[in-house]
Amino acid sequence: MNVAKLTSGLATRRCLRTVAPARLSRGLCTRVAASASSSGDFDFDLFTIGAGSGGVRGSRFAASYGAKVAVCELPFDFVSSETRGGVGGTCVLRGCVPKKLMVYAAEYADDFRHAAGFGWSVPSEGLQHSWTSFIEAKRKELQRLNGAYKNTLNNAKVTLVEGRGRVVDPHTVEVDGKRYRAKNILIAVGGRPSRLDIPGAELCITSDEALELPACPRKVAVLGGGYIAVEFSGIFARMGAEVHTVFRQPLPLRGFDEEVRKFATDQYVASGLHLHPRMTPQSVSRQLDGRLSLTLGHADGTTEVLTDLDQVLMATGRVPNTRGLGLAEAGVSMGPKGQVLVDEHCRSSVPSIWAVGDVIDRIQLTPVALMEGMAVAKSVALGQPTQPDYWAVPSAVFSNPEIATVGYTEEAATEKFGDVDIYTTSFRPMRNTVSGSPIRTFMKIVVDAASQKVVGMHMVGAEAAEIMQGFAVAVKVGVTKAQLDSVVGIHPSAAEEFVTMRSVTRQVRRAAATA
Ligand SMILES: Cc1cc2nc3c(=O)[nH]c(=O)nc-3n(C[C@H](O)[C@H](O)[C@H](O)COP(=O)(O)OP(=O)(O)OC[C@H]3O[C@@H](n4cnc5c(N)ncnc54)[C@H](O)[C@@H]3O)c2cc1C
Repeated sequence: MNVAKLTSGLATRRCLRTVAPARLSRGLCTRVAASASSSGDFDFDLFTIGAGSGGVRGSRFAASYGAKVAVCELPFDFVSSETRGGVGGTCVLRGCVPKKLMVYAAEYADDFRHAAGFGWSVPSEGLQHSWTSFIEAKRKELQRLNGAYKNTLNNAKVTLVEGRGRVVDPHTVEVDGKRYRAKNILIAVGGRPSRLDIPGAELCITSDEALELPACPRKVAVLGGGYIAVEFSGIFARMGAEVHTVFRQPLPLRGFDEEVRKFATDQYVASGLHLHPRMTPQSVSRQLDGRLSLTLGHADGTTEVLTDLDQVLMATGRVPNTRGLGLAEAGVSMGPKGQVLVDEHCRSSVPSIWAVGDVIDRIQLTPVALMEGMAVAKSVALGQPTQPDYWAVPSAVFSNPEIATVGYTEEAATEKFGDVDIYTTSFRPMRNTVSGSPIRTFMKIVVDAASQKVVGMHMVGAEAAEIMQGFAVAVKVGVTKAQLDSVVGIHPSAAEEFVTMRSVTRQVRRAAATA
């Protein structure tokens, strides 16, 4: 969009077309009135608290649209748990990026092991891995990214204020004692790991520390059944650790397609994980030799103790970083978890305060935070009220094997559409036939029977994330099963199975489901 050509009149008309008068009176078209200049009462058109995925995206695009923008962020520190901030945020410094680097490190271990099937032999002195040089290389890359993100803000002419921000009133942010007046405030403070409230919780690590361990644990318990838990389980197992994954549900990955959960669970077991379903962590204690023991409880009242653990990783969820932020005092409605409640435009109950990313607790993924940040930038700086579009958000779990998904699960599709056609296939990938790896691949297509549109696609297997990104485009634009079938496959690949599944595996019909 050519911002120079965007007259305030045009912006006003756009707002009037899409927003009810009551909302306008709350000042939704702030850009029209305010963002051309921050003169008058305001230092900035937009002040963002938190320079993670959503905050950086919202700030730099608002600035590129002509708004005067500042963002505050805590200093970057690998170690101290109180000040682990850093421009780039969780994804870049304590989430997606360092985690994926660890997944890569772990994959080499598998590759070396499986190369024998293809004729490779391991040198007689054996394979060695230097955990410290890997952690050092990872740190260097994170420092580089932290610098790159700062440059991005700088190039976009966004003022970076280092320090902890706090909302004083609907138009004032205080950072380490200094106050800034802003027409709009964007809350993009993300979340942090939550810990179970059990005796010995302080002996456990979270994902933050798991990314920075001085050595790879030889035996580790991972508490939780979410994607972060299964990802770290896979990393440590492939690096040679004995891994015990403990979760309360019968299967891990609640919210994923049931068939995918079952299939993935079988592969996790085949890959060597020790799974402890339906178990509740009760306590952690330190043994005389310094290692840890973990007591688990069954629903029937019996207990089980895992001993000699080097680490216990709590991957038991995340909570929004809103403690002490002054939001409730400023009149912002908050949810029970401490999340900021926002409308369809990511606007809070206080018209000048917006919120994006993990702090609103919708879909906790980086690309979603980016989309929300972009929407707020447009709403605030262009006067174009913009809603993030949550349909067909693809996602991946970088476990062993990978999982990727887009659209509805079979269960959700059945509930929404009533009648659905399911196509599935499962096979041993070509590489594993020779390598000897027992890991299998599973692929699934969910089709709305009435429209024949593909409304969900799921995969468990190598490169699932890379494969699913392309198919997500098709699902998003409403591809039909016949259109998918008309595509010629790339051979030999696993991905081609998505365009060659011709026979329906089962037809789920509303009547049968409700009978
Ligand atoms: C281990 C792990 C793995 C993940 N893997 C993936 C993945 O593979 N793919 C994916 O899409 N997502 C992944 N995520 C999720 C992803 O990291 C988040 O969804 C994303 O970072 C959210 O962005 P955000 O802008 O909401 O918050 P964040 O990126 O968390 O940024 C918030 C920023 O605000 C700062 N801040 C907090 N309070 C204040 C304050 N008072 N003043 C100033 N600054 C403050 C913080 O220091 C932080 O830098 C992962 C998360 C974790 C923990």
